[in-house]
Amino acid sequence: MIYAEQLTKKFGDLMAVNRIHIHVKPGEIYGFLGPNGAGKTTTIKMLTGILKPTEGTIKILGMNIRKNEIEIKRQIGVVPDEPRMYDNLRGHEFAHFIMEIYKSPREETEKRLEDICKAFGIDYLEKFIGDYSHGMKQKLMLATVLMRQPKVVFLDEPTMGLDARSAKILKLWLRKMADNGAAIFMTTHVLEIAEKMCDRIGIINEGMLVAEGTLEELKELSEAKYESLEDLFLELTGGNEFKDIIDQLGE
Ligand SMILES: Nc1ncnc2c1ncn2[C@@H]1O[C@H](COP(=O)(O)OP(=O)(O)OP(=O)(O)O)[C@@H](O)[C@H]1O
Repeated sequence: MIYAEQLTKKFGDLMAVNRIHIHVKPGEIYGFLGPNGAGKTTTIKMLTGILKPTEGTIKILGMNIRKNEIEIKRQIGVVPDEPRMYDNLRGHEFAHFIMEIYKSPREETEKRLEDICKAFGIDYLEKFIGDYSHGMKQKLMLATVLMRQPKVVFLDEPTMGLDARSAKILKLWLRKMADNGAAIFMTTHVLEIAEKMCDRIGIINEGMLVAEGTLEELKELSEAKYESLEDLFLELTGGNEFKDIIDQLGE
């Protein structure tokens, strides 16, 4: 469903993403975990056709992104980290506008919109988007993407700005989509979120994929050498310099 090989992005001399390999199967929620500036957003932008890779191959739903960009964009769902929406539209106008672009029949749209709004507690569709908080926008963005029921979904830091209830609903909703055969790729810089939501986790640091596996596999790896998964993550992404600072602070 999602396949990338030797994926690379250079910004001048900076190797933002360095020859990474990603493979996400149907039914799988893949968490792309890494610290700030590790290359997560750059990767998701390449996978969704927003940014051209410097090198590498990307195939989504079996189609090469170089040759089938429009068809891929038609079929995937993308939730960006910063929801960009039309401030002058009301919530329901925005949702209908998006669904019309994707040619969803009006009746079906109404039903799906009602269901997803109920689940996420979206009761502000009458208001103008310009008057929404960041979290309100994020939830409406999520709703308009998920209600299309795409088979491949990319989410960049989806829980940022969401309250605990909405984050829990999102987790259950994504699980249901995956159980119905969808492939989900989400980025996060929070280990706990990756642990709770994802079947498989890839850890990226300074543009390189430094570890990958199921939660169990990563735990096994950490048990062999570290006290916890958090220590493994910190070692892989922070190293000794970080340990020195922690020691200085007396933990
Ligand atoms: N358009 C750009 N031009 C130059 N450098 C860029 C550009 N976009 C990203 N970078 C650099 O690439 C590196 C990776 O950035 P990226 O946004 O992918 O990180 P990230 O893992 O998503 O971080 P965060 O968790 O903070 O959002 C950073 O060093 C960043 O400064």
